[in-house]
Amino acid sequence: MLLEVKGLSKSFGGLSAVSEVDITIGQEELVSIIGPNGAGKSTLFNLITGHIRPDKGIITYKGEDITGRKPYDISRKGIGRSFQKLNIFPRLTAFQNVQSSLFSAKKMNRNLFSDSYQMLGDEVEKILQSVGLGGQSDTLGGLLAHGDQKRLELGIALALDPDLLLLDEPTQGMSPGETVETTELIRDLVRARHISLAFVEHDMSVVFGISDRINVLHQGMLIFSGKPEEVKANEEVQRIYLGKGEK
Ligand SMILES: Nc1ncnc2c1ncn2[C@@H]1O[C@H](COP(=O)(O)OP(=O)(O)OP(=O)(O)O)[C@@H](O)[C@H]1O
Repeated sequence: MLLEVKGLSKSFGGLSAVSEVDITIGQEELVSIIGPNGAGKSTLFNLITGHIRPDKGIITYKGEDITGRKPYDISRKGIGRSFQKLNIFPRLTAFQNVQSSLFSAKKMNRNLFSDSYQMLGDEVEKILQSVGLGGQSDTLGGLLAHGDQKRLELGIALALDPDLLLLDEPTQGMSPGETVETTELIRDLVRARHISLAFVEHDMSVVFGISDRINVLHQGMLIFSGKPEEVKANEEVQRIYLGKGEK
């Protein structure tokens, strides 16, 4: 297993946001996390990436216990992520956004280099191309269209060369057409790089379209984990989440 989460729990005050969750992600597996608003999906990601410390439980990555490690330490170990809220530098160009991420991945400091502007240029351009932003190098992050900003975020995460990518609502706010395009882009990128993906998503066409396995969270608990067809056939999931029967 690439990632193994066991008995993970986190409460905020009296609220149990994530409760005794067990999740595994295998090599080159595409796994989705679904569940109603407030189910604990983002908290689960924040626990895995070290942005929140768990109250209980163990997170093992490549056989190493990473529970309670700091976010930069975890990202250096190969877990990259994007956030629900956009996390780009709006006043830097698309090129500079990806370049900064590459500098950070390679532990380089741009101030040390007088000609830093073009440093790693080929690598940056390759990443921008791969996320469909080949022609947008010089556009300021803040001026890109929303869908392009989400794709830039993907590029920033890929610059860290992760083995496991966590994406929180990668198609949020996109039109149906853009959603299909971005979903296929993500699937192709993950397959081509032979990496693993875990993503939180509300759009069921995306979830059923690219997941090898779907994990269903409800009130902080993992209530089901299975292949798309198994999730579709599960009555409890249907009732709680997919909107069939009682609410
Ligand atoms: N920092 C925090 N302090 C207090 N409560 C929090 C905090 N973060 C999350 N919560 C609460 O924990 C619960 C789980 O939240 P979380 O954001 O993980 O859910 P989610 O499944 O990602 O929801 P959504 O689909 O709306 O993004 C919610 O009730 C939320 O209000």
